[in-house]
Amino acid sequence: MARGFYIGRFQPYHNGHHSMVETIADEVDELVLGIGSAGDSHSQHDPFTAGERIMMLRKSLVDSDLVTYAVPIEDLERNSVWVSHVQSMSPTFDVAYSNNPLVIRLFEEAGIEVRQSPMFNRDVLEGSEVRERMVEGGDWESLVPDACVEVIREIDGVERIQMVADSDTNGD
Ligand SMILES: Nc1ncnc2c1ncn2[C@@H]1O[C@H](COP(=O)(O)OP(=O)(O)OP(=O)(O)O)[C@@H](O)[C@H]1O
Ligand SMILES: NC(=O)c1ccc[n+]([C@@H]2O[C@H](COP(=O)(O)O)[C@@H](O)[C@H]2O)c1
Repeated sequence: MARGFYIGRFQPYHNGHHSMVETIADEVDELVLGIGSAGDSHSQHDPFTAGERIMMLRKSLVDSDLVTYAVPIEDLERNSVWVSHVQSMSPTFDVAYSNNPLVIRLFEEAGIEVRQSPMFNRDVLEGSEVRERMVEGGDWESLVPDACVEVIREIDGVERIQMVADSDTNGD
């Protein structure tokens, strides 16, 4: 039995993440989904709460055979202890999945195997592109799983990101 760990901010969970999970499902029996920057929400860069992102993931993966666990992971000031922090919050795992260079480096320095995946249709399957389309009233729905569209509608997510984008100094 192999268990993987895949961390992302999932702001929001989009079809690139979904394709990555489908690829990972061929390699492990169970997958921990780390909801990164869990304390961040209500900004243009990080509009959705950890709980909302858990709903997006759970509902998008409801038909998958993969056993998944969503675990919120808050950011820390110190990168040097971040892997220990992750391990303290997560079920144990055998392999980490990421395409983020810092995340890869931190796991490898801690002696944890990291696997990368191909980038799927990255010209549009990128969180910042989805958020930009939400702010500008473009077609964001085609970039995320249908179940995720429903969650974002249920929480009035587009109205929220448009509102915070107006007052957000961080932006994207
Ligand atoms: N289109 C994609 N194909 C494969 N992996 C992806 C894709 N988009 C993101 N990832 C990977 O998923 C992980 C989590 O990514 P993240 O949640 O930051 O999404 P993002 O699309 O890169 O978001 P943002 O634009 O908000 O920074 C990272 O390892 C990232 O490289
Ligand atoms: N020191 C830290 O808190 C630390 C270090 C590395 C990654 N992270 C987090 O892990 C997540 C990585 O996800 P992305 O690949 O989506 O950027 C982000 O939420 C990032 O903030 C946090």
